[in-house]
Amino acid sequence: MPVETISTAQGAVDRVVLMHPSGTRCEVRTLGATVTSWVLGGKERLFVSDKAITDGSRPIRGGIPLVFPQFGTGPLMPGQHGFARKLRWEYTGIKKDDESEIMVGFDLRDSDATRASGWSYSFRLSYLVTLTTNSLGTHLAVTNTDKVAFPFTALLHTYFATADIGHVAIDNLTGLNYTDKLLKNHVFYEDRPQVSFDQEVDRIYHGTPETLILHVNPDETMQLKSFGFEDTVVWNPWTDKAKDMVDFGDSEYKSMFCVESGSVHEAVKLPPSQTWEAGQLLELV
Ligand SMILES: O=P(O)(O)OC[C@H]1O[C@@H](O)[C@H](O)[C@@H](O)[C@@H]1O
Repeated sequence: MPVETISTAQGAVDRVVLMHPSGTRCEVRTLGATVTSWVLGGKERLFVSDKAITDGSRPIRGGIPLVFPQFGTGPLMPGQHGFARKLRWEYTGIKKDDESEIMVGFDLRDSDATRASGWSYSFRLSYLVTLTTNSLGTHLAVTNTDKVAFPFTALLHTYFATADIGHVAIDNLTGLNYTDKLLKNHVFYEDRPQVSFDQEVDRIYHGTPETLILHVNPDETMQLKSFGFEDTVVWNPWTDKAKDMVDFGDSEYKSMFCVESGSVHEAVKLPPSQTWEAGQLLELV
């Protein structure tokens, strides 16, 4: 079978493993619908911390956690990055299985927990994860099942694995404005030809183009194509922040970086009965 499910002791689906005939593989935890592994060419492409906690007591540190309905600590609800990454999603099964791709789905609907969060609307999130020979696709649909319009921000918090952060460079952010979260949220202009990392970075690039090129390792380039998302967050905690995080090793900042497709700079306002869609496609080029 190209898709295997692994259950918790209580019988709930815990993990879904997609195996493509080409040998590529990915794994999704129902906790947060977090993609926690993507193996391509025999190599893990996503970073998950050795200290990641996966028992549901906190979001998983690594992979692709899904941020909804609040990016960061914003005005829409208390806490950081919303509730979607902390809740167990429903696995809705195999949506496609042919020679070219395997697709599985996950759903999250409003519940007592979400209504008590401070963001109390009725909603449905549908998330599709698609694996092909050389790509990983993640597609989010947000449906407003409430009687009133609701605001939200959303983001795919992708952690990429690298052998050396010193070699990482990102193309196609040049000429954009960005909010620097480390400099009191002031807005700056990116004039560097490539974005690289030699200190803590926490920035929201506004109005990013459809395709970003990530030089992950000297001999490995990843293309990140997104649709429906307005912004891209670039993050690396570097030394001091790494030490502050209980679920992250002190030196792990050297082997990861986050490039996060999202609509976060301005909240989306979704009218009742409407669906908003966005996604990304990661492809090794
Ligand atoms: O520790 P968390 O909640 O997973 O957040 C990690 C980082 O996520 C990034 O998206 C934010 O821009 C950072 O400010 C934040 O530190």
